Amino acid sequence: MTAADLGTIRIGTRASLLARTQTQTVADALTARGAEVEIVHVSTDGDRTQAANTPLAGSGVGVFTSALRDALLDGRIDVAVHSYKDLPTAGLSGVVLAAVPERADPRDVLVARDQMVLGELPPGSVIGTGSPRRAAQLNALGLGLEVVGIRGNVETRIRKVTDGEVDGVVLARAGLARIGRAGEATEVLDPLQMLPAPSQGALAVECRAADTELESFLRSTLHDESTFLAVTAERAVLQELGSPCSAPIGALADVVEDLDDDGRIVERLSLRAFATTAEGALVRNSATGETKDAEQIGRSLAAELLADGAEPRSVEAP
Ligand SMILES: NCc1[nH]cc(CCC(=O)O)c1CC(=O)O
Repeated sequence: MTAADLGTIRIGTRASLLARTQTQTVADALTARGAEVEIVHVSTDGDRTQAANTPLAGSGVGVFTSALRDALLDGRIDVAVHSYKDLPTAGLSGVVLAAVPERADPRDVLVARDQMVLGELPPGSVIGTGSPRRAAQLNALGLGLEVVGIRGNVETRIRKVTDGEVDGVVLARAGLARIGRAGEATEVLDPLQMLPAPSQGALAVECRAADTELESFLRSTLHDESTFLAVTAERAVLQELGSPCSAPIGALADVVEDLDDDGRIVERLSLRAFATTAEGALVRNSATGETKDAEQIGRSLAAELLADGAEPRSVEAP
């Protein structure tokens, strides 16, 4: 079987610039392997409510991803490309994760007025973010920053800085890079200060479970195993804590080369994560282990966070 035998592969994307560019990257990779692709725009509740000036927290799990999954299940598209961090941890019957491409820089960045870095912002500076994870970590820095809820797509959020509505915003570097604006970041935030969301910077490529030939084609063309192992550990933390992707939880894993007792090079997985107590204080922890145990490493780390006082959350529900 060759790629051409798969017919035209319809790839669904949300309408935002960010979504369209990341979908195009996937489409280009498939085309380069001889596939015929068509890009189909699917509008989502998450896009329709972008205009509302309310923070993202509480807007429901999977608002950005469920419309794409619906389009996949009812046959309007064959492949869905999601920002992995926007996908709920629970799987969906009839849909498989076919590939996780190599991820972009997972870190968050600051885009602030007057080229400032966090440490230069005077106390009382207003930082806009709709993310409880970013808010919790900004508050924990003790810089006297005032965190306010904002939302909107990446371009809208940057404009709030340019317009002087806020002194700065915190965004995912991968999102900025995908729309060609990574250069507008005034500081790349060290994960010691700002742990990214589990699976930030990674994409999830889904297809129908029944399309097994398409699934193998997507995997062989797009999948990156090290990225997959890292995000598996990160998302296991989220799942074990029973949290939606909007929760104040950060996790970042790396697959690193290490030497075993006989001096042979082995790959190991190193994971760090934080959650918050009921009072809003940060609880951090880290762990390392064998890459094959990625999911277990994430689960155990979540258990340690709970033992250290992290607030357990209700099971994912809309
Ligand atoms: N929550 C919105 C969202 N979903 C995915 C990205 C881009 C980064 C990524 O793909 O992980 C962003 C923007 C942001 O967080 O600044």
